[in-house]
Amino acid sequence: MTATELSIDGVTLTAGARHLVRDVSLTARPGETIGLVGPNGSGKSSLLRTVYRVLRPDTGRVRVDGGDAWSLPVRQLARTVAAVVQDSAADFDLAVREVVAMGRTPHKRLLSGDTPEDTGFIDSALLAVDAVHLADRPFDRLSGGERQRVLIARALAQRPTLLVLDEPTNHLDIRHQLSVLGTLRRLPTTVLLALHDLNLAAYYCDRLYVLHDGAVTASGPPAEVLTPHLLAEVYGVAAEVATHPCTGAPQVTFLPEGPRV
Ligand SMILES: Nc1ncnc2c1ncn2[C@@H]1O[C@H](COP(=O)(O)OP(=O)(O)OP(=O)(O)O)[C@@H](O)[C@H]1O
Repeated sequence: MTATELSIDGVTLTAGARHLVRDVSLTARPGETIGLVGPNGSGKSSLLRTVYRVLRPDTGRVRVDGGDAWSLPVRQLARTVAAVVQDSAADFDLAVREVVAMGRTPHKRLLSGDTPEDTGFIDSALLAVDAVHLADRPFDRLSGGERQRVLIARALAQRPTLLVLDEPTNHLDIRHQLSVLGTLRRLPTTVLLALHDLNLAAYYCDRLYVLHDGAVTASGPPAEVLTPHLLAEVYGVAAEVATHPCTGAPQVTFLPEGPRV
């Protein structure tokens, strides 16, 4: 598995008269983990959709390894990019292992069975998200967090060179948030993910892009981006930012308004 270079150049996306994404440029070098952060409605999911080819940009380009993502044959795109989307329709009448095996589809010929290599990738994806014990369970009877882990396993089994994830830690308990983000971080794959938790983003991402009202307001290494000034401007909250003595990562402490009653 190699890693893809992603380049988003001047992407604008509108829905009617509404601008969802405004002239956004972003690069992810091969193997980087890039975090997209920003308030609700700031355009994170919309921007990710232009990468995994659900929303076509009105202007600008999305390039993977130099080629226009929107011109790639579907099968080639599916071998390159895997996506884990928010609250995806999850009514598969399948066992967990079959859902994860769907990740191998772009690599197979029509109706061909699983090769030993496919089986190995499926097993290691299940292991990576702590879902081996769920393999034979019906997917539609899992809890929200279990489903989310299985959908991440499906994306891992796809062995993409670019992994795009929209809030992958949604529904996960803290142990699984840490282990999933640790797994993503260790992959040789390029990873672009939207996250709300700024402390997790600071720890696990090489660089962050902050979206506000559809546009990038700051980008760079977490320690440069996550400042009290930026957090006040973008989120409208007071915060202190320190360097954590154990992890060395920036640690944000929010200062709620008014007295605690
Ligand atoms: N198809 C659409 N038509 C019109 N407006 C849309 C459409 N999709 C999204 N929006 C609006 O675009 C804005 C950006 O939405 P988006 O889902 O990209 O934000 P987000 O940063 O991912 O938000 P959240 O953190 O809440 O998930 C929001 O105001 C949303 O209501």
